[in-house]
Amino acid sequence: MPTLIVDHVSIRYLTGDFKEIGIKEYFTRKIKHNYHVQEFWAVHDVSFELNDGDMLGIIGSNGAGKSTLLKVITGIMEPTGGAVTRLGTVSALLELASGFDGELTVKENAYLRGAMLGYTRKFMDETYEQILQFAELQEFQDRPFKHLSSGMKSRLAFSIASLVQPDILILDEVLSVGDGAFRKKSEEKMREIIGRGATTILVSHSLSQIREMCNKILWLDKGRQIEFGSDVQGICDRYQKFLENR
Ligand SMILES: Nc1ncnc2c1ncn2[C@@H]1O[C@H](COP(=O)(O)OP(=O)(O)OP(=O)(O)O)[C@@H](O)[C@H]1O
Repeated sequence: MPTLIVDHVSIRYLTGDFKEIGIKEYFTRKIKHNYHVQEFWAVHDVSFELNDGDMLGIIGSNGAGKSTLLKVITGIMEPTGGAVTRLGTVSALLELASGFDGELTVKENAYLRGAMLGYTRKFMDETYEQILQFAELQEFQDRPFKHLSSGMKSRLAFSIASLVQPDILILDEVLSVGDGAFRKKSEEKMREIIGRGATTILVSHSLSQIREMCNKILWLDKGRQIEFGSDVQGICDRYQKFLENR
């Protein structure tokens, strides 16, 4: 069954004068023909479909549009064109510290993030110990979030995102942050999630990780879809060649 349908999605960013100039300045500049807005298409016409149990790897050079596409898939941003259909709950781990409050404790942040993902207090009461244990942060639960190292923050974020049992789990470069042992553990966790029938999307610059874990690949370059399909090794080989010839 499909869990995610990305249908001819395009995403435009507007840059330039339109931000924070105030209405008076806007009209003054408009009258003087001095009002400049540039548009930039970060993603052009991307289409693909994922089913239960799929693990998609998104690859592409810096600025290819990977994170932008994830924001639209997650629902943080609306696409400028096309549509995204999500058939299930989505849990995303995009920017590491986003959604956390540095002044609150680890425990308070776990509950806050759970609430943001739409889970009840009862569900969080039942899941919290597991989250803490998986993140190996038992001794830190009453410490402010800002006192954690970046690896610890990423462990907490991954634990919450993965243990709340989403239908679609979205991870942006998170596995590269933890240390070797945690990376291994989180890869195992992701396999377990996929085994349960969830759909996972992973953005990574580590081709070996993508080759090993994913059954589908989307290759983006300058916002365009170069390839999408289940020939994981073939697409990775062609992408590697593309990187070598640049
Ligand atoms: N808020 C924004 N306003 C304007 N342009 C943006 C904004 N965010 C991203 N961009 C531009 O959109 C393009 C795609 O950015 P994005 O972060 O999606 O790429 P990426 O593939 O995730 O890159 P990386 O691998 O470097 O993380 C880039 O050219 C970037 O400069």
